[in-house]
Amino acid sequence: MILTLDRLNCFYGRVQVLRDLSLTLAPGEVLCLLGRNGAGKTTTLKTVMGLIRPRSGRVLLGDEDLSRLPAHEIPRRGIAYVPQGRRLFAELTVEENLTIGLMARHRGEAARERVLTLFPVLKQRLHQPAGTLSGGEQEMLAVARALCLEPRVLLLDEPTEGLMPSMIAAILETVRLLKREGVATILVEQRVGAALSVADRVAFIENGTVMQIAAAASLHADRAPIERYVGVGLSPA
Ligand SMILES: Nc1ncnc2c1ncn2[C@@H]1O[C@H](COP(=O)(O)OP(=O)(O)OP(=O)(O)O)[C@@H](O)[C@H]1O
Repeated sequence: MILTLDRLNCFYGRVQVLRDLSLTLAPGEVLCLLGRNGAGKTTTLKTVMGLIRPRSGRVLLGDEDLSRLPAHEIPRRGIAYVPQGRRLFAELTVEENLTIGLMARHRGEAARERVLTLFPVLKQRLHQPAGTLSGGEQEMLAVARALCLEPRVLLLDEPTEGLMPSMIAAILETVRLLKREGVATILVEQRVGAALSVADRVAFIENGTVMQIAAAASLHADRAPIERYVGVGLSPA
């Protein structure tokens, strides 16, 4: 396993948000986290990144325990995180945002060129402030900045939120391409259809616990876990 979350218990103050949450991620695997609002999906990603300290439990990258490392060491180990809402530097240009991504792990020009090949739209906009990009372009830039780390593991928190269908398709295609290169991804996604189109496995989270893990392929035929843990009324696309 490239990443192992082992019985994580996390709290915000006195409120417990993750309860014995365990997950594994294989190299090149796409694991999607599905669950209702507030289930603990974002908290799970933040815990992997060291932004929230588990009260008990461990996060292992291969055999190495990450739970004791300072947060800034975690991207250096090859785990990249694209938070919900993208968190770009709006005043800085596309190029400057990418440079910040490169600095996090001392990657050079070659990494930047590779990333720009994946996202040609950014190449045409290198000198444009990030805040003036369209929503889809901003998401591309956020993913591109994360990929400057040349990560082994990528954590994406609702990357398709608010995007038009063509941009959603482009983001999902990037996840598939990275998978072919061996990058393992944990994807938090509200769009069930999008999740099933890229995921190998789906973990259903409720109340901070993994309730069920299913092969994505099996969920096309048996939607009961989706109805149970995600509910109806969410976007099927
Ligand atoms: N900084 C915080 N302080 C206190 N409680 C928090 C904090 N951040 C999140 N929570 C609570 O922890 C629970 C889990 O939140 P989390 O963001 O992990 O859920 P989520 O599954 O990602 O939800 P969503 O789909 O709405 O993003 C929620 O009840 C939320 O209100």
